[in-house]
Amino acid sequence: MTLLEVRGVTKEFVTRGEGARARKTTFTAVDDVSFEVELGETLAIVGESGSGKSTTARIAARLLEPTTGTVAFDGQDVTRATGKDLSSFRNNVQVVFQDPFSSLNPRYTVERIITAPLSYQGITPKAGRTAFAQELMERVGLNPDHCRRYPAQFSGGQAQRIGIARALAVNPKLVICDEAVSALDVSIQAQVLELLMRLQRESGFSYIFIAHDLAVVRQISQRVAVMNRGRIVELGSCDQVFGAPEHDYTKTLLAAVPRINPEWDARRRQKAAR
Ligand SMILES: Nc1ncnc2c1ncn2[C@@H]1O[C@H](COP(=O)(O)OP(=O)(O)OP(=O)(O)O)[C@@H](O)[C@H]1O
Repeated sequence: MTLLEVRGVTKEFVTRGEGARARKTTFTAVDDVSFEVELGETLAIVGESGSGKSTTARIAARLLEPTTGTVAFDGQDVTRATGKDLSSFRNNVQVVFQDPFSSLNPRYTVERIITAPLSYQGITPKAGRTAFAQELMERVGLNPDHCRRYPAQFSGGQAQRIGIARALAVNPKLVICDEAVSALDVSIQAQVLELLMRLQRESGFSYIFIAHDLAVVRQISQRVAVMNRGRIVELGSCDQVFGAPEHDYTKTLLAAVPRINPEWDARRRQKAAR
């Protein structure tokens, strides 16, 4: 079943150079991008810096409106949704960002951070906020007794788990991970990836997973879209795209990553599936 459908999306940014007489210029960051995300799958978006991955993700999450094109969720066009339709969409689509600390309010306790999405909706959890936050903390592998602590009292990997718990609070159908593990040490990265995969097995939601580390992408996703200069140049199963890339840009991208060793990668995937 198709959960998210992005059709012909283009995003233009108007920028102005320095000085009073500077001319406005239009820059196309995302150019006629189309893709679908099926329920329960992970679609990765890869590409070099500036290729338009984050802009695409922000449009998919309706944090940004496209210049042209449409975004549909569960069969409903949400491109220009407002009010209740937009807030219901925002419950269903959550985003986990790269830098956990900058996306967590340093002045709030973890309990408040995790339950904030519910507060915005005016929902009070039946068991109470503390029990709700503690349950989510346990689910993401954090000590529930630490729910009155502040973000600065956690490590980077733990802080990213808090970001994930906050995303899960509203029971989303799609979680967009925008370089969500990129800032973490390799061993912590592996643990957070395991967590993301376990949560998906338990809850059956979908991911859009943006990353520049192709080994990570191969481990977590079933399909991958390759972006270059705002366009999707190749989209297919990971086996197809990584095993027999068709586009020259994908070949260049893969050639730049000596870390993808097929045997090592197969072992990692087997381990992850256990
Ligand atoms: N608000 C904005 N105004 C002007 N230009 C923007 C804006 N947001 C993004 N861009 C430009 O759009 C292009 C695509 O940016 P985007 O962040 O989507 O790329 P990305 O592939 O996610 O890159 P990275 O991997 O570095 O995050 C870049 O050239 C960026 O400078």
